[in-house]
Order: sequence, then C-alpha cells, then structure tokens
Amino acid sequence: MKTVAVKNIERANSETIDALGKLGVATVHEAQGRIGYLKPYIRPVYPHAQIAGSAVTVLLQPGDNWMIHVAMELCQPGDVLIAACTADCDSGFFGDLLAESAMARGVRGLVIEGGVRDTASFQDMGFPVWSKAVSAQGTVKETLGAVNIPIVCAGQVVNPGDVVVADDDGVVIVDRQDAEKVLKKGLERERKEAEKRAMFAEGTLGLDIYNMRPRLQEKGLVYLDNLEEYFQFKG
Ligand SMILES: O=C([O-])CC(=O)C(=O)O
Ligand SMILES: [Mg+2]
Repeated sequence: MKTVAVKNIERANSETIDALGKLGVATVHEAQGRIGYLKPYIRPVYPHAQIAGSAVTVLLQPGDNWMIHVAMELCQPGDVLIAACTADCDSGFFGDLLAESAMARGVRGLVIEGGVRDTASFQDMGFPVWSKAVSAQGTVKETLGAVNIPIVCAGQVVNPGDVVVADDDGVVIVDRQDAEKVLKKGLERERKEAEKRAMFAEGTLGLDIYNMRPRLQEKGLVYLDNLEEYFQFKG
C-alpha cells in the first residue's frame, strides 16, 4: 500500500446521487443485480437516517485515526467518508469532534469498518454514522494509511467517487459509472413495487399477484382439509 492522499476525484451527477438516496438500500441493491452490499454487521448508530453521497475513501491503520483528518480536508459538500482498516480493529476512530468537522465541510455521513464513540451526539447533531462497532477506546495519530485509493470495506470494493447509499438496512455501493443506469432500473422497480403494494393493501394474495398456483401444483404441494387428513396422508 502506498501512503498517499489523492486530492481530486471524479464524482457522479448530484441529482442522480440524491435520487439513489431516496430509493434506499434494498431497492438500489436489487436494481443493480444484488451486488455492492456491505456485510450486514455494518449498522447505523441511530435509526431512520437515509443518505447517499460520493465516496471519499480512507484506509486506516489499526488504532490510528490520522488519515480521517487528512481525508476531511479533501471532502466536498455531498461526500460520504467511507473508511476501512488494514487489519481488524474496533477502536473508536471517530467521535463528536470529527463529526463536527465533517458537518462543517458538508459531509453527509460516515461509514466505517471499525468503531466509533460519542455516539449519543451523532443523533443530536444529525450526523449519520454506520459502523461495525461502538467503542470508547481511543486512537492515535502515528502511522500513515491512504486517502482516495480503492479500498475493500466490509467485503466490497469501493472506489473513490462511487455512490454510497445508506439507510436502516445498511450500506450499498454503486459504481460511479453505473449510477445513471442503476437509478433508471431502481425507479422502474419502485413503480412496479408501488403497484404490487397497492394490490397487497387491497388484500390480494402474493399467490395470485405472482401467479404462483400452477407452479405450486407442479412442484407437488397438496392441500388437505384438516390435520386428520394429514395423519392419514402421512400413513
Ligand atoms: O478525537 C478522536 O480521536 C475521536 C473522537 O473521540 C472525536 O472525534 O470526538
Ligand atoms: Mg470524542
């Protein structure tokens, strides 16, 4: 790993990013063919935050949050800080002071495969955080990592400028160059889901909406009138 900080990165169109954020994680994940989802141990620190933004990537060393300070200067309004560590570490890399700094720069949130602290403050401040752990354990500023290079965070490759979408369901990454295409598919999916949801709300069953009855029969599902029949049937 080169200890570098890349100053300029390409970002997706801001309207596209915002629209992906409105669709939410599950719809975006489906729309792009079920890829890009961070491992589900990455959880929101507080509920009902929903964001999307351009990834500013941070590669941290264990127990060291120096590179978050370096990354902060390179953030623009609308960015999301996304940090991974060179080795497993749950220390509290980020707290209310760094959140204050991030908010001042217009950063929309933090995703970190590591720990965070001062967590009560994040909700009060309205700064959403998704993390692997909560830990009061402090960190130092000693060892260089990198900023804005491709990283692997919770099992997914994240390139600087990719779109990070995060909500109560976790975090999904959209390749920057696929953002428009994924948005189009996501909007189409949302429209279809709205139709289905209206049918469910009226009481129509999934069995009929999805025309499942012939397939259930084909697979051999047998309907019985009562449990007695079951015991006879079982023989
Ligand atoms: O300063 C740190 O090392 C992390 C922290 O607690 C904060 O940002 O408030
Ligand atoms: Mg603190």
